[in-house]
Amino acid sequence: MAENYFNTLPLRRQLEELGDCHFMDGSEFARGTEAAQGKKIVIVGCGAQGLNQGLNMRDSGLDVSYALRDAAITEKRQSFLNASENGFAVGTYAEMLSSADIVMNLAPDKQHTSVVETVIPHMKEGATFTYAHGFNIVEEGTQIRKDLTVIMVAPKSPGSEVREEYKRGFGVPTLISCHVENDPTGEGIEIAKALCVAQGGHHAGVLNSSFVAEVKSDLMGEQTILCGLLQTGSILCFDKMVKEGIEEGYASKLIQFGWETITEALKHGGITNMMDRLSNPAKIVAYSLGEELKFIMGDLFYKHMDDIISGEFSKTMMADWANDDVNLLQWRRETGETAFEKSTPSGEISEQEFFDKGIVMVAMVKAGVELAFEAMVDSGIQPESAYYESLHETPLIANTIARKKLFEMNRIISDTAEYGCYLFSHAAVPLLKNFIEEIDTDVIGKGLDSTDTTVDNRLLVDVNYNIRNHEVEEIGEILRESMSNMAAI
Ligand SMILES: NC(=O)C1=CN([C@@H]2O[C@H](COP(=O)(O)OP(=O)(O)OC[C@H]3O[C@@H](n4cnc5c(N)ncnc54)[C@H](OP(=O)(O)O)[C@@H]3O)[C@@H](O)[C@H]2O)C=CC1
Ligand SMILES: CC[C@](O)(C(C)=O)C(=O)O
Ligand SMILES: [Mg+2]
Ligand SMILES: [Mg+2]
Repeated sequence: MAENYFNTLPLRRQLEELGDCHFMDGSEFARGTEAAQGKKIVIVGCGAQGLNQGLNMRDSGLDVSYALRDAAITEKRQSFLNASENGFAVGTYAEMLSSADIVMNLAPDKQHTSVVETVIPHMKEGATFTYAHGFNIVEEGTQIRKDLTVIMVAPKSPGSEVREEYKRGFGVPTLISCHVENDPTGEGIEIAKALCVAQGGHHAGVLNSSFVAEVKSDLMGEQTILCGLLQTGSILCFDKMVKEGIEEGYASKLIQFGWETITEALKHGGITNMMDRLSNPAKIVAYSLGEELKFIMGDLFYKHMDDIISGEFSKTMMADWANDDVNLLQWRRETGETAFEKSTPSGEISEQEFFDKGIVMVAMVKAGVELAFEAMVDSGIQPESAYYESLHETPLIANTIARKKLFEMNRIISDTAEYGCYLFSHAAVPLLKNFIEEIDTDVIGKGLDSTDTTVDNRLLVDVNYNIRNHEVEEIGEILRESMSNMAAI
């Protein structure tokens, strides 16, 4: 097996690549989709990203078709049905790839070595090969034929939202890059920009970054705040409520739809707005719980970041790939057996009630976003990238839990995200055991006693100051402003 690419770089290059991130100006997309117009684009894989990216690009006027494995076509697998029922031309590698100008690799990361081995030999000289996540290049050290341009167009969102946002005339923030080792014509970034425009990403904010920065930040976000902590919090908060005698259907609903409702407030006004949705006494309690959670979980977040940077995480996950996914499959089964997954939501909960009765959930989101952001920035990842991988994407993942609990989240996210999510939550659940035992139903399930709403003014001023002056809030204000500007255009 090839060596981990990041680990082969000298320290100076590692730091340069980790910090390589430029938030692009709208004027940089003046050429629109021009660099991809008239080119034959063939997508390999028609799953979560493959189908939705293809639909967007076709609606933007590009020539899109699919190349699937022979068995997927003969057995009429879901990938074949996704592509053919949506009216796309579908064929085998032999039929589709030799005439392709751009081949988009949208198969799961675990399969990328096999995709590279089977797809690349069919590709014509000078064509372009794309990724939506750079694991194969950065962690597996795969080297691609030097005549091929290798680029990345990585939506910072689940595939379902990539399509929904495009249909609204918008898009999702996207990271683009041209791999430094594969840019024979110097045109790579122009093609990446064109594909990003065709998917609507330029409306939402685009980072021109590196394969290294994408991989290290994407893995960190998905393992910790985006998926790992939402899974941990769902299991712990549900069990706590039921243990304290709260009706199971109510507890189920508070969790399943609570993350979505709470994090919707993040989308509009960051952590500040989410905390402002609480009463003053509840905000002070949530702030204090958040600080406690940051103290308890800080080392775990930094361990995940360190293991991602060193390559330890990818080594462990690839060992599981080589072992027939034994850990992944067991963790998936165990998740399906949790009381929360098996519960049925019932009853009515108003929008405000999700905040008032879910104070510890608000504290978990705040702690998780801030810790993930801090760990990424401390490791050399730029704040813009850290913001997308922590605060911005949390509501998009919360939407998936609202649809069908943890099953849906783990189904929609990529294979690397699912593995990392279980890894984090298996460490975080026991770590938070005492914390959860010590809290009461006033912060999860029942809400604070609202007869006394007195607060200490000085304390409230300090809490508000600390919330508003965290770096994730500062960069968030700038990025959200530019997203609404782009939407207006
Ligand atoms: N899931 C997400 O929301 C996000 C994913 N990404 C990235 O996008 C890429 C695609 O991920 P995702 O959409 O989750 O993937 P999926 O698991 O949804 O992809 C499944 C598709 O890949 C095909 N496939 C599986 N194995 C192979 C193989 N060996 N060779 C060729 N095709 C194969 C399947 O076809 P078949 O029917 O033949 O099995 C199917 O069409 C990944 O790099 C991921 O990191 C980036 C951002 C978000
Ligand atoms: C959060 C998980 C993700 O990175 C994503 C949807 O962006 C993935 O790999 O699925
Ligand atoms: Mg991601
Ligand atoms: Mg990912």
